[in-house]
Amino acid sequence: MTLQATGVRKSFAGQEVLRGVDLSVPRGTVTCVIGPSGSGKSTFLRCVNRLERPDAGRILVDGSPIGYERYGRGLRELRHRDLARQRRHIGMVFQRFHLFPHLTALANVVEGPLGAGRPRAEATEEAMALLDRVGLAGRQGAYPAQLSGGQQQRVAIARALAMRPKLMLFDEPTSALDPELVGEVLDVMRGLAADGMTMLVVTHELGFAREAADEVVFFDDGRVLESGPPARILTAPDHPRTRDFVTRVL
Ligand SMILES: Nc1ncnc2c1ncn2[C@@H]1O[C@H](COP(=O)(O)OP(=O)(O)OP(=O)(O)O)[C@@H](O)[C@H]1O
Repeated sequence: MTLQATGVRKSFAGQEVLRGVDLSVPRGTVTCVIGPSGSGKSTFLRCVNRLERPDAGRILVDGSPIGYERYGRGLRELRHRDLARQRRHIGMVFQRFHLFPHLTALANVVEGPLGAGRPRAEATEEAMALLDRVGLAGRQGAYPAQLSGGQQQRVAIARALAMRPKLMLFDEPTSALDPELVGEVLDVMRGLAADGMTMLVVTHELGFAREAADEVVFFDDGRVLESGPPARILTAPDHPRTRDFVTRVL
């Protein structure tokens, strides 16, 4: 199991946003998280890579507890700098692309590996191969402002992959894109899934979920209301709230 979360809880100013989330993603599989706005999907993703600190619960990535290190027989909470090191194993792609505007596509992709101490020649060669993989061969010298939203998002995916993550998190990666650019980003994600990347994807693209997901998880009011194979959750869910949501989005 690459990701195993149990009993994850999080409140903001007394408002409980996650009410005990249990969710697992087996290695080499894709889980899509769907659900209404405000149901806690982004907050859960942010807990997985510790951009948020859960109030309770446990999150393991490849068996290691996120936010903690082993200390003697117990666990000790990681400090900020050590958290960054742990986070390298988890790639995250956001709704907004978060590229450095003053850096070229190539420089955006190599920045992480160089910061992690990888030799420049090796990091550059790998970054070029990743830009090729996301369909941007030849655009390595372009700055973000010279790229379309779909191209920028594909650079953001290459940048996350450059850290050789064990797990990729996607938080509505296509929802800021013009409709005609959505397909090119989903195609790259389908390719990653086909190559066996372990992925947790928050999305409203139910077509993508149907084709690419091994499991679909429906979030409602800070909980997993139901989960299962896309064929069942998207066509014949058990719960009326899931049925309402799916009907509305389709
Ligand atoms: N840092 C924060 N401080 C205060 N409240 C927050 C914070 N982050 C999220 N929330 C609140 O938590 C709730 C859940 O938000 P979250 O973004 O996780 O939902 P979501 O299911 O991803 O929604 P959407 O589909 O609209 O992105 C919302 O009510 C939101 O306002």
